[in-house]
Amino acid sequence: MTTALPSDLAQATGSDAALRRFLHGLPGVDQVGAEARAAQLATRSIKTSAKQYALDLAIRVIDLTTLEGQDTPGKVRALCAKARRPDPSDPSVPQVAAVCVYPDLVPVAKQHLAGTPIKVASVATAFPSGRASRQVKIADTRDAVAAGADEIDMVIDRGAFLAGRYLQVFEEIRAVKDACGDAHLKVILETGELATYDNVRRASWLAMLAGADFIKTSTGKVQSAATLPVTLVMLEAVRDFRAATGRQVGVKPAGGIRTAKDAIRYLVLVNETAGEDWLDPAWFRIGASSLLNDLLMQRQKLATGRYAGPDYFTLD
Ligand SMILES: O=C[C@H](O)COP(=O)(O)O
Repeated sequence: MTTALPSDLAQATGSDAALRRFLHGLPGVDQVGAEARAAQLATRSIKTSAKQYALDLAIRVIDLTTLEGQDTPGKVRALCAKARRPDPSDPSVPQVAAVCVYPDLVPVAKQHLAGTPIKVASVATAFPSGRASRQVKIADTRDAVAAGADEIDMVIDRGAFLAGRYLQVFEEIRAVKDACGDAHLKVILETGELATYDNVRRASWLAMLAGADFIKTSTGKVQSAATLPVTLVMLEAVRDFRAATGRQVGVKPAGGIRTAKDAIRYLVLVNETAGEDWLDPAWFRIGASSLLNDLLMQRQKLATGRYAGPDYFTLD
């Protein structure tokens, strides 16, 4: 799909009406086609030689996440230890991309990841609902950045988006991006609440036009989280956005991804949709709280021919 960007981007994003014209002018998503394509790619089998690479890549792109009300500094410390050394018995296992926590736990993660390339990501902007004043969302973002977050995962205001108040969503993302300073901004669309693939495409473009470094599917707190067809639509959007603007934006499916088989399906989807430029932690992440152990088990099975069993690894 080629999307012609309006020649005067500032004008095209300057009002609700202009944004609506642009976003509703995007080609509609062929729902049946997107679902069939995602299902077809999900059946691709990976040969043994490529499987080790795929498992290691899946580990390298994980945002190892804990986002529970009952999170404690001890749990985050343990998660950081796991991020640094996923399998203490096997130093060849790569480290994950990032550890993702609530803002108040950023200092703990920062301290326990010091000296490593592992990023500290923090949700912000009244995650997961996004229901707060803009002032509060900006303060939330600034707090997390001041505490040392390298990456901010913000949620969009789905109520405003679904009511067609596109400019409000656009300006809010812009303001949060400003508050991020040097931290990278991931914009969570919460696709399970957007109702249609067309809305997923529109929200993806809106977030990218507003300055998102990454677009992310879900908070993990809403029933329908990451799916292959939704991620396909988002991967098409980043591919087309780069073709139109020259700027590359990353993609992060998150929520409900728990098995190595699923993770590899996402990697195949990335390769076949956006292309191999995206097969790197700089451009693709998987947000997951309970995926790493299955990747470690499958990796060990590949190396030794037998499973170590889930008790062998520390809890995700
Ligand atoms: O951003 C990441 C998600 O909250 C993780 O969801 P999950 O617990 O279903 O893996």
